[in-house]
Parts: sequence; C-alpha cells; structure tokens
Amino acid sequence: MLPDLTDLTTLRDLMRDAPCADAAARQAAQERNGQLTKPPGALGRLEDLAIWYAGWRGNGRPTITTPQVIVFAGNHGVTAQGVSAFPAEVTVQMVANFQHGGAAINQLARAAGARMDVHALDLDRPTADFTQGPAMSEADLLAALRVGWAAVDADADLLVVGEMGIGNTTSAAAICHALFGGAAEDWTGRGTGVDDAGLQVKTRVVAEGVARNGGGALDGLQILARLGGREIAAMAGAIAAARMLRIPVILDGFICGAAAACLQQLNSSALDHAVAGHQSAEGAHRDLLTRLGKEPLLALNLRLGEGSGAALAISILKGAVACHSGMATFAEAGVAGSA
Ligand SMILES: Cc1cc2ncn([C@H]3O[C@H](COP(=O)(O)O)[C@@H](O)[C@H]3O)c2cc1C
Ligand SMILES: O=C(O)c1cccnc1
Repeated sequence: MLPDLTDLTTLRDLMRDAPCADAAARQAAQERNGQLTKPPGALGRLEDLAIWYAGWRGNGRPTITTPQVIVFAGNHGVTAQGVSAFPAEVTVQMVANFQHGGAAINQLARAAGARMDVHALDLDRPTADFTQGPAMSEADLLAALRVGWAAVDADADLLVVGEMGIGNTTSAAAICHALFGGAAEDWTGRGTGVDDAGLQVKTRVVAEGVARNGGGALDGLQILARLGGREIAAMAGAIAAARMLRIPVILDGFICGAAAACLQQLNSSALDHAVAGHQSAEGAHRDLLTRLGKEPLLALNLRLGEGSGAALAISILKGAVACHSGMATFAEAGVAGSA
C-alpha cells in the first residue's frame, strides 16, 4: 500500500528509506540465467535487465503483462520569454490529441501492449515565469507530486512516465543547471527546434532562472518547485510512487530525466528501480544520463518526449523477461553444456 503523501518532508523521508530490490529473487534469477540454453552472457544486456527486473518484482521468474504509460501535461509561464518554437496553446491541444488516440505515444503505447493514461495538470494556470520568481510554491509542488503519486496503478508491472508541456525543455535545462552546475549553455538545447537566436534567448533565460532561484543549498524538491513545472513534478511523484510499490520504471528523455534527477538528489539510490529507455537528441541528455549513472537502451535520435522512447523500450524489457522466464534450461532441453 502506498502511504499518503501529506507533505514534502514525507516524500524526503520515504525516499531516504526507499524499499530495495529483493536480494533472494535477484539471486534466484541470477542462478536461472546461468542454466538457460545459450552460451553464458550471449544475451548481453538483456540478461542484466531480466535479473534487475526479477529483483524489483521479488520473483525469480517474472512476466510483464500490465505495463502502464502515464502522460502528464502542464503549462509553463516561462514561455512568455519566447523559448519554444511552438505556442503554449499546443499543450492543451496535444492533450486532446492524446485523448483521441492521435499522438505518437498512443501508437507506441499500443504497440508495446501498454495501458495509457493522461493527466492534465491545471493547464489554465501556468507556472510562474521563473526568471521573475519561483515557478511554483511548495503547495503547488506538493499538489503536482500527489497527482503523479496517485496516478500509478499498484497492479502495473512496469511504468513509463511521459510529458507534454510547451517550454519544458527550458525548465528541464534549468533544473539540470541548478542540480549539476556547469554553464547554462551546457544544458540548453533546441527543444522543439528553436533557431540560433531562439537558442541564445533560451540559454539566457536558463541562466537567469538559476541565478534568481538556484542560490544556496537547495535540495531536489526545492529546485523542482522553483524551476520545474507541474508535469515534471507529477513525473517525479509517479517515479517515487513506483519505487514504493517496487514497480520498475523506464525513463524517457531529457525532461523525464530532469524530473528523476530531483529524486536522485534526495538519495543517490532513489533511481535504482529505473533504467534509461533511450538517449534523446536533445544534446544535454547524454550528460544527464551520465550524471544519473544510466546507459540508454536505445538511441534513435528521438526528440519528442511524451514517453515515446521509453515506450519503445518496453518491448526490449519484455523480450529480456520473456527469454529469462520462458527459455528452457540445459537440463530441461537435454542440450549439452560447455565442454
Ligand atoms: C506538436 C507537438 C507535440 C509534442 N509532443 C511532445 N512535445 C515536446 O515538446 C515540448 C518541449 O519542447 P519546447 O521546450 O521546445 O517547447 C514538450 O511539450 C515535449 O513533450 C511536443 C511538441 C509539439 C510542438
Ligand atoms: O528529450 C526529450 O524528452 C525531448 C526533447 C525535445 C523536445 N521534447 C522532449
């Protein structure tokens, strides 16, 4: 059962003491892996993935039957600074598209055999422009975290979180800059495709936002409130809830990674139940993945968000677990082992 997320301190405490993978199930999976009808290590990373998944599910021979994709949407006041190639109305319009089944993520979730839910967070109440002050109050942050927290189906056996929010690559860049330092340009990319002049504006906005809000020793949740957005906070809430429920998570692109990084700041092992689905074409995603200690499963030059790259990676994880749990052992198949 998921405890109630009554305040931010509760989340900090829960993440500090987050449940771990089941060592016995992991061990059982490791042993089974060694007996399967293949040369040792021949399934490469699929073997590690299956063992990792088995540990988190507490089952040495698991299946994946009920993956869940959740798309969160939010609007960003910082769009007033001209940081996106698209107008802010696209956020609400794309939510309607998700609801009608017309977006890329609808197709990719269906292709992966996943259920998909959409949560629009206060779209008529954009966050504040973070060059002027904090994007959200702590109360707003908590409300958004709680939406993500409650959105996870306790019966899901795999979770993908995605987002829609025009302007949110600016917010994600500012979060990364605040968390990891470096220069604003290290973290700022073209998002939906801003031109060179747009990229300059965006980089200045990221620098200003962090200068205004990022000072002092802030923790991941304070940074998330000041520079994030409701959909980014909801993603963090869902990733945290999945940890409590021991539901493995596939991370999506740059924005999802920024949400996850805020949890990792609270506890360096907070993302042990997550793998990186892909490496986005947003330039800073590579560095972010390095900071998260995650090697992406795919690199297809996607720069969409919505959970698209992670949804594609569901099939990889399904393949890993299907081999692990469905293959015969050498003894069962009467196949001779190595000489
Ligand atoms: C039609 C359309 C569909 C999208 N689906 C995801 N995004 C992606 O683009 C946005 C981030 O880029 P930026 O920071 O440059 O605004 C987010 O909404 C993200 O999910 C989309 C963007 C558009 C235009
Ligand atoms: O990496 C992402 O998720 C991404 C990149 C560009 C635009 N939207 C999302």
